[in-house]
Amino acid sequence: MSSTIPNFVCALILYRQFLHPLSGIAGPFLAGLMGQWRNWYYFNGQWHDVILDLHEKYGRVVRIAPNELSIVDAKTVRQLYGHGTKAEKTHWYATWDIPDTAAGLFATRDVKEHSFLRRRVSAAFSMSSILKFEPYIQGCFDLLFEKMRKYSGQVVNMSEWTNAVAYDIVGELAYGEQLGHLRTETDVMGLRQAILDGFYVMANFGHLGGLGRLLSTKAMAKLTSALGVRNAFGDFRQWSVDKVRARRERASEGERHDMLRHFLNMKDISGDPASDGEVLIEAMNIIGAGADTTAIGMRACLYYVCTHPRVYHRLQKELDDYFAGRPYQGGISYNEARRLAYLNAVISEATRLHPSIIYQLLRKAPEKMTVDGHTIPRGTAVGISPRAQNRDPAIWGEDANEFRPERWLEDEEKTRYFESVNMTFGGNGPRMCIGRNIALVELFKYMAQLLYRFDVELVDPARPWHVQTVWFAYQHDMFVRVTERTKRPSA
Ligand code: HEM
Repeated sequence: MSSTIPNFVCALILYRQFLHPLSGIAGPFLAGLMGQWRNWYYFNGQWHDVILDLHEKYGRVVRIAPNELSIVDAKTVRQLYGHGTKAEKTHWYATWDIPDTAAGLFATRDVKEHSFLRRRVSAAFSMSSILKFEPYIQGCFDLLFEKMRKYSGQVVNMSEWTNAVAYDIVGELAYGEQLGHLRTETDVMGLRQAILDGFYVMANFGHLGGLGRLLSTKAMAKLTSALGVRNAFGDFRQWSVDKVRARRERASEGERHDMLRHFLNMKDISGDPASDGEVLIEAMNIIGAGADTTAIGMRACLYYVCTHPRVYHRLQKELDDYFAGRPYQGGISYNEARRLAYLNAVISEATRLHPSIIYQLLRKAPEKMTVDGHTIPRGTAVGISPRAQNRDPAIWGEDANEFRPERWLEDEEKTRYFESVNMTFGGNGPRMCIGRNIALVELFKYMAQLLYRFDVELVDPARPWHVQTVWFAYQHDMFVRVTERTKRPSA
C-alpha cells in the first residue's frame, strides 16, 4: 500500500512525459505534468506576459497543460473561430453556467443549442438596433465629459471613469436605465469590483473541476451571508431578477424597446415564452461580457495614443479638421466617426495589441489537426490567445509588436486579410463577439469626443497603468491629466 501512491505518480509522470499523444509538443516541463503550472500563472494575473514568452520560447504550438495546447497560426484561427466552424467550446466554459438560470449564449457548449440561442438574440445586437440607442449612449458620454470638465486640469483615474461609462451604457442598453456609476461617481452596489472579482475566481477555477460553479450556488450564498461576507454579485443578481419580474408584469406599450424587452419577447425551443431564467442569463451576460471588455478597449486606445505623440497629433488634427466645418453639437455620431480613416486605424491597432480577452479561447479540436508539423488528435483542448495571435510576425510583419496605425491604411487587400485573422473579437465565426457593434460604437464615440474636447496626458509615462489579467487584461490605475481645450489650431 505504502508504495502504491509513489508508483502511481511515477507511472503518471512517465506517461505524460513520454507516451501521451501530446508528449512530442514542446512546453515547460511542469506544464506537461500538471495543469497547476498553468493555473499558477493564471492566479498571479500575469498571463499577458507569460503567453508571449511561451510562444517566443517554444514556438507556434505550446503544451501548457498535460491535455491542452496554445496555438498561434492563421489557418487554425479559421478552423477554430472562422465562418462555419464546428469547433465546440470546452468544459472550461461550464464555470460560467449560472445556477438557477438557464443555458446562456456565452457558456453553452453544444453547437446546435448555441445556434438556437444566438439566432433568437441576434436582432437585438444588430447595428441598426444598437444605433436606435445611440442617443442614450451619447447621454452617458455627455455625462462623462461633463465630469471631465469638472476635473479639467486635474489628475483623474481613467481606469475608473472608463469603467463607469461602460457600465452605465450597458445598463441603458440592457435594462433601459443608467446604473448610476457616472452620476454618483461611485461603484454602485460594488458591482464593478464584484464582477472583476467574479471573473478572477470563475475564470481561474474553471480548470479546477467545476469549483468555480460551487461559488455561485445558493449554498455558497448562504455560507457567505452566515459569515457576514457581502456578496455584491448576489445583490446584482437579485436586482436583475427584480427588474425582469417588474418588466414582465408591465405592459410593453410606450416603453423603450431595449434589450430586456427583446429578451422578454423571446421564445424557448418549443415556442413557448422564454422563462425568467432564460431572460435573466442574457441580460446578466451583457453586463458581464460587455462592460469591462469595452472599458479595456477605451483604455488601450487612449494609452497607445498618449504614448505616441506623432499619432496623438495626427488624430487630433483629423478631429479638428472634421469639426472645423461643423459646429460641435451633441457630440459625434458613430456613422460620422466611422468615416474618419485615421481614427479607424488607431482603434484597430490599439485593440490588436491589447485585446480585452487574453486567455486562450478553448475549443475541442473538431478533427485531427496538423499545425506547424504537429499532429493534434481530435477532441484535444486547443486555444488561441488573442494577444499572442495578434502579434504573430507571420501575419503582421516584423514590426508586429509596434503600435503603427498606418499598417491598416496601406493596402486594402492586406487590411481585409488582417481583419480576417484578427482575434480581438474572437474571430469571425459563430462564437465571435456578438456585442462587437456595441463596443465599436462606444470606442469611436469615446476617442473622437475625448480628444476633440480635451488634451490628455499620462501622469507617469514610465508606469502608465498596472495590468492584471483575469481572463481579460484589466488595466488598473491609469492616471491621466485631462484639460479642456479652449483653442484649436485649425478651428
Ligand atoms: C472591446 C470590447 C469587446 C471585446 C474585445 C470582446 C471580445 C470577445 C471575445 C474575444 C469573445 C469570444 C469569447 C470566447 O470565445 O470565449 C466574445 C464573446 C462574446 N461577447 Fe464580447 N467583446 C467585447 C464587447 C462586448 C459587448 C459590448 C458585449 C455585449 C453587450 C459582448 C458580449 C459578448 C457575448 C454575449 C459573447 C459570447 C458570444 C457567443 O458565444 O455566441 N462583448 N467577446
